[in-house]
Amino acid sequence: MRANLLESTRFNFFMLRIQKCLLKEIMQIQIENINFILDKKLFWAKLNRKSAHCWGFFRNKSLLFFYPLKKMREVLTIEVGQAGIQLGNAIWEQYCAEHGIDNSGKRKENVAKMIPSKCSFEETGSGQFVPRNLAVEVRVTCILLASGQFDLEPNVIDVKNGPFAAMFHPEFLVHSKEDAANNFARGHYTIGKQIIDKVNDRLRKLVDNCDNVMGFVIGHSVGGGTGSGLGALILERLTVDYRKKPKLGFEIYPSPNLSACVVERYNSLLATHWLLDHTEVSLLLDNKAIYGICQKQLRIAKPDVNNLNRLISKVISSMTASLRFSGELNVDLNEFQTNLVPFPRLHFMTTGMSPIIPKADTGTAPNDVQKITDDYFKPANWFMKFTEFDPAEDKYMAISLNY
Ligand SMILES: Nc1nc2c(ncn2[C@@H]2O[C@H](COP(=O)(O)OP(=O)(O)OP(=O)(O)O)[C@@H](O)[C@H]2O)c(=O)[nH]1
Repeated sequence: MRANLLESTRFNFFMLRIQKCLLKEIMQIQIENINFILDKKLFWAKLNRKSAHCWGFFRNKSLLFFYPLKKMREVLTIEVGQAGIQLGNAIWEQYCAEHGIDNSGKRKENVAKMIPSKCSFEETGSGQFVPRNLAVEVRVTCILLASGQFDLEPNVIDVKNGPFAAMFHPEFLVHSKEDAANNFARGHYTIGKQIIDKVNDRLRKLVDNCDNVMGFVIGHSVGGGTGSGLGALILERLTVDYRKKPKLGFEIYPSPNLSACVVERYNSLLATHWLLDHTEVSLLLDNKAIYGICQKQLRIAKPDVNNLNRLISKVISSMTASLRFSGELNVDLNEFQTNLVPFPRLHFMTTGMSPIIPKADTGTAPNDVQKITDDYFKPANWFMKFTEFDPAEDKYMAISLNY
């Protein structure tokens, strides 16, 4: 007997009372893609859908055992605007290196042990791994890399000529003909409104290709018109269409070192207002702080966006590592919210990384766990600058350390 218990029920706990007549054979019950084999002597069982925990009694009063056969939870990545797409490129480059996938999406030889995760990649019949990614950009040339990327300007979306071009499905690189001209309102109400249906359609296709979507990771800048305006619009639609799926946002905040555009701070303010309601967890990435890390710690005299994106991609990769690799420790997207967010609107996180050392020093720098942990708590290693932060006096509300 196979019962599909779908999301229709509103209860976290529900009782399965199994009649004697149904217990002739071993039963397989599928709950959100977790299969439980129940012994035929089972008397009753109680299942917690949230933690996929199950307990109960056999008729001889021994405790029920269960084991999950399959647990596939996919994470979809969405990149919006030029910054989002460039960041996406860095992320997929990082993921490919970690999973042993080459530029064309094929598994590299001699790295057989690194099994590409179906959480982030979809395996096609020909053995190619296609990122579960959508890129949206208004300028076409920006669409260089990611699946699930959106931008509005045609010249930015050049994913088709980028090094990872063969890996992405062109259908999931969405663009329009003109850009948002660094204007939130234009990205949100004018250009955004024109392509949002297309974006929704592609998103629906991405979701349909998954067994069970765990949530969304969205990368965008809040300074540009597309990243802020269209990004907010997409987040709003995700909230409406996929209400229970968590959305993890990586929001790039503008820095005067990288951009002299005066309206970026207004765009950021407007976008942040949308983020209050439409992301479950937002990781704030301050370009100025990351720029400082590159200069002071990596000794790069004039860092460019690639240096910044590479650092950010490592943070994102470490947050999704436990989803992409099997192991004892499993943190799903919901857990970031459960453990770190005390109140729904209070979900803006600071992130950081350690050790951050120049390539030349990798052999000589100490890298024991204590040192790495201590370094992490130094504000110099954070991707956000707090002008009056005092490490001794100020308090943290919640901390999550991923090693
Ligand atoms: N970290 C990082 N920041 C970037 C990158 N590209 C642009 N930015 C920053 O993002 C802001 C500009 O946003 P963009 O993403 O270029 O603009 P957009 O979202 O495409 O919007 P429009 O150009 O108005 O259509 C500026 O503050 C840039 O400094 C990048 O690759 N990495």
